[in-house]
Amino acid sequence: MMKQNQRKQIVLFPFPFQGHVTPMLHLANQLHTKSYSITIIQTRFNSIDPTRFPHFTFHLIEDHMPRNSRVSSDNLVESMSAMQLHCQVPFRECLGRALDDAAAHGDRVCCVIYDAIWSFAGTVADGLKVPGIVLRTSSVSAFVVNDRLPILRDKGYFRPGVKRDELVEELPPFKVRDLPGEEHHDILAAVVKLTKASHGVICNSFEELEPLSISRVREILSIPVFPVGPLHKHSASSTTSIWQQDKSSLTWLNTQAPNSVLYVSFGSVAAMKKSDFVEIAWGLANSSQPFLWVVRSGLSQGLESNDLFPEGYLDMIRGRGHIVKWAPQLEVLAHRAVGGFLTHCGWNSTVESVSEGVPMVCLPFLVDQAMNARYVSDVWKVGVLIEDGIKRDNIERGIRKLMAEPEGEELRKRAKSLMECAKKSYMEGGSSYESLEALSKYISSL
Ligand SMILES: O=c1ccn([C@@H]2O[C@H](COP(=O)(O)OP(=O)(O)O[C@H]3O[C@H](CO)[C@@H](O)[C@H](O)[C@H]3O)[C@@H](O)[C@H]2O)c(=O)[nH]1
Repeated sequence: MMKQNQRKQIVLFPFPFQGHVTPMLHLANQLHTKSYSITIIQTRFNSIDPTRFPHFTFHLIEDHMPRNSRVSSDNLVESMSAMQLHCQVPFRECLGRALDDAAAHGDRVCCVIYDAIWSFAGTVADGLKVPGIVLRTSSVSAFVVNDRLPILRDKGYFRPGVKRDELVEELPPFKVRDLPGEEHHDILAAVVKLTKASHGVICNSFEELEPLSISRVREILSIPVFPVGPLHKHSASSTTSIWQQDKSSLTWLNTQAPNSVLYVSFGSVAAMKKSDFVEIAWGLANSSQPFLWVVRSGLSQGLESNDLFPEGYLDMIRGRGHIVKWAPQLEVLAHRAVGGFLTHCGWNSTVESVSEGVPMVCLPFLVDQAMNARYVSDVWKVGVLIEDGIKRDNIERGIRKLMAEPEGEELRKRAKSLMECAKKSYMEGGSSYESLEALSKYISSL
């Protein structure tokens, strides 16, 4: 029962990877506009500077990650396991204190919203008698696949010798090659278990983007499902970037012709062999297309960018290629000079590109990325998927298809129409707008 003047609070617990922190903070901003006070529990590792969000209360918990460490696909599973191990007790203590504090001020904590990766979060929330809601930062379609992984395993889809180009009959349009690798199955099973046991799931997607998967998930789960994406579009918000964004990206884009530049980024986790990096570098150079490329530290074998480029490469591309360590991606994708995005298809990058009507060349690396890429190329048809290996000729061909040939025009048109569809969903009366309203009411009723 709500008392007069009692403030309604929500505690949020992001997983400390960029692709997970970003949607959680955008969601927090949204819920703040619905009159909830917001408390964020964050790990010391990859923590966001609280002064960027003066309207939130922040608590820091210790995670025992080595100082200045960086997570990449080379150490992903180990880093995730270490964080699960080290953060459970500090999270329980911190959440307990936040609940006591709220009670002491006569406030009510309506729920705790946690990332689907925090496998212990549901048990902690149950133990402290506060309802837990999951934020799904990846696609709904990938959740449907994750739920079916045990069945797909039994059917032999992961046995040696299975043709990678074979269609997964139970889950079209996915091919065997799109399914997540077995090294990630335990984590994904824990995600499904946590989600099923929660009081609701919030998805950074919208009804019109994944209609079949969203209705399937509603059949699979007996909890409310709130597709409220694209989350970053509901509000212009303080930056959610963990690392400093190089603004020279924008001044350089200002000097380029409309729709001429290919933006290249592989997100915050994907890592590649140096030989693959070199093939991508030559593919970009040989495409004759202007490009803006994010080469973050550790993108390949822990090396700094200057140690990665072939000799003479940087001089050769000077003027046509601009290289930064981390870009203001949302502003880059919205820039009129950007005509395409060579991407790993992390879900945030995919949704951000869709929201700006930018067609994609897809080069997926791990977990959900190949499934997102399959949707980009085969379902929404707003991109070209490179499936025949990281070789300079394939990269060049993919880029030319997107940026130069008549096929590129078709992709661009469809990307613009998907962008309009996204816009409708988050504008007043649209599906995501309404879903956010429903979420706010639901939280209040818990
Ligand atoms: O120079 C850059 C590059 C990226 N970004 C931002 O960083 C985020 C990256 O997120 P995403 O595209 O999802 O990639 P990852 O960081 O790799 O995301 C992880 O988390 C995602 C959500 O669960 C998964 O879909 C991915 O597979 C997983 O690698 C996006 O919001 C970008 O706007 C920047 O601000 N500057």
